[in-house]
Amino acid sequence: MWRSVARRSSQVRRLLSTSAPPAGPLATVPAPCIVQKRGNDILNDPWYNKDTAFPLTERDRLGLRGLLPPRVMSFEQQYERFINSYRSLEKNTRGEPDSIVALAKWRILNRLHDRNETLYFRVLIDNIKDLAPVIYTPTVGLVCENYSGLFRRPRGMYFTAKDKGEMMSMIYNWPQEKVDMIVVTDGSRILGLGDLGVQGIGIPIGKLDLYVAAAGINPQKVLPVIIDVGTNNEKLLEDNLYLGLRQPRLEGEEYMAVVDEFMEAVHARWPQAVVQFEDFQMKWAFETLERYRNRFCMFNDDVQGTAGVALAGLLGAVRAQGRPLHDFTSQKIVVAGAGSAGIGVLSMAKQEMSRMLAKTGEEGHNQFWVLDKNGLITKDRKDLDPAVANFARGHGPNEIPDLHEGASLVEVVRKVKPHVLLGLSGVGGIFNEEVLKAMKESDSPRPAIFAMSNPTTKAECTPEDVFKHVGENAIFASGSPFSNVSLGNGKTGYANQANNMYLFPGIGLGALLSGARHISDDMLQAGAECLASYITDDEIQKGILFPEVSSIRHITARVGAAVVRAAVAEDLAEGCRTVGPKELGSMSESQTVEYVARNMWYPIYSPLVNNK
Ligand SMILES: NC(=O)C1=CN([C@@H]2O[C@H](COP(=O)(O)OP(=O)(O)OC[C@H]3O[C@@H](n4cnc5c(N)ncnc54)[C@H](O)[C@@H]3O)[C@@H](O)[C@H]2O)C=CC1
Ligand SMILES: CC(=O)C(=O)O
Ligand SMILES: [Mg+2]
Repeated sequence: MWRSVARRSSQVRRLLSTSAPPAGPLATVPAPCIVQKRGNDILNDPWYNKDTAFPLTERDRLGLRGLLPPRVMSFEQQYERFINSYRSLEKNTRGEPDSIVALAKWRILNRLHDRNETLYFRVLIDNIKDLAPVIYTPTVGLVCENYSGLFRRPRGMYFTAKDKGEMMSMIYNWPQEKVDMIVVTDGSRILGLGDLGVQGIGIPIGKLDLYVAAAGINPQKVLPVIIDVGTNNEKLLEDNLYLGLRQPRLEGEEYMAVVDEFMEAVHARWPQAVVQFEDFQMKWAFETLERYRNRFCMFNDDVQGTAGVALAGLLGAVRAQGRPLHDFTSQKIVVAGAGSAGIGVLSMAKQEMSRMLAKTGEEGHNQFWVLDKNGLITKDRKDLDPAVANFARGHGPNEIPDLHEGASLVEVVRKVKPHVLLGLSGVGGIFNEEVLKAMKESDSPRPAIFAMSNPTTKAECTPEDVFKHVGENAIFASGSPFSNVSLGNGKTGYANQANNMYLFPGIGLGALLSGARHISDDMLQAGAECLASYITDDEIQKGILFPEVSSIRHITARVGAAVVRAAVAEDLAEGCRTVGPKELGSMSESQTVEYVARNMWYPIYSPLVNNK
């Protein structure tokens, strides 16, 4: 399936430079928007509110005369005013502790989000590289940890264990007629921060902000959801301010019944909506994925989105060694973390190796060494989860002698000399000096270190440590953003961001615009393939594995198109709005990209017309 990444890279570049339209506004005069409200109700609705930018005619039409200062400002003036206050906040908080600065930035953005969505999303789209770390990882982690104290207004929907039997009617409390994209968590494994109960709602909110900014999903049609089945976090249960259910988490069938009811309710009201499962603890991540993936249009971002991004990075690491892609089948990969993300990555990488080997008829070996909190996982381990057992090391002739059950990370790295060391452990700093120095002896001329755990405090190592201890040839990627490292002599050590944000917006958008009945492995594979082919050979040689975050809207348009085409190829596409499956099937690659880009929402003020 990977055909020639080099050939596909040039195809994608051609699309970018010629036929593909920019992923932005296509019409200069926006269509009018019918609004049922008047006066203060409009000013208090962040979707319609334009603050001081209401023109005089609209102020008359909508009963706003006298409710605003007389000066009419343009959108550009409002934008500049906000950016100036954001920059002054940065200046005024210089030298303050990082967490104070991060929360101050989040607050000013959140206030704008609550007041004026159009301006908020334009600011976000134009400044995504600077602002993604505020609305997403790492700051979103801090926001979740402090959610109950920071709470001012609700956002999204809160379903709880106490709502059993009510969800089918509750779902109609959501004020918007149409919902396209839902991100849901049960708060049980928020980033690498553990069980945060109801406070985990910050994650669906952050992910959906990215859906709007990167995939152009209309913000009126997104729905962040928390399913609160209690928490096992003692600190939260004892906290007087805690806003969630003060009870231990439901388990077993009781738990499943709540999630089932939620899924049925969503499907009854919005059968076309795509549902993204996010930050569920491993057992529920796998169980819900198996249970729902053929019944609903859903996916698990931590298992499937992460796997695609990691696979794109792993293939980039092969290219960086100057090796043909087929050499992926002989790469030795050590993974620290056998949870939902680690096992997701291993499964997709194994599938990819099998596909490559099937083409040449060669026989493959287990190329993976997986560790969890108890060290190396072997077949001697008791009570292994079946998903993990697939990757346990055995005792055959291809095994490295002396690598015993529970061996430490440094021991494994020393003996295996892996091409890639990948962390999805949720434990900060475990790729310490000893481990990184052992990676210097890697069998790869470009040892790759992926410290993918979030937020920043949980990253397995920093890029500084990697370039210092492994050497300048190393390749580094992390889940949360780090700055590039100056290596002296004008050289740069690139700090790539290997985060599922490069894929999930395109997976959701592609599923939506194809009207896919469900999300298949081939659709996910196509998205990952598209991401991998985005980077040129020159970039790869420099150690750049992932595109700049600032180009995320372009990337998402292409990933989305790849997902649409895969859905069509598998006959899963039922079409979207006026575009039927036949029409989707007759589109060329560039026409599909155009179709996707054309359907991306872009924030501009629409003329408002009142019909009351
Ligand atoms: N960069 C990205 O796009 C993504 C990053 N992640 C991050 O990955 C981390 C793990 O997520 P999940 O797999 O869902 O969590 P999980 O809780 O399901 O799994 C964590 C795994 O790490 C293992 N572990 C703990 N301490 C360890 C140690 N010292 N050495 C080796 N393994 C150890 C645990 O035994 C467990 O197998 C989180 O920090 C999360 O933020 C998750 C999804 C996407
Ligand atoms: C990025 C992400 O999905 C996580 O850390 O869980
Ligand atoms: Mg996640």
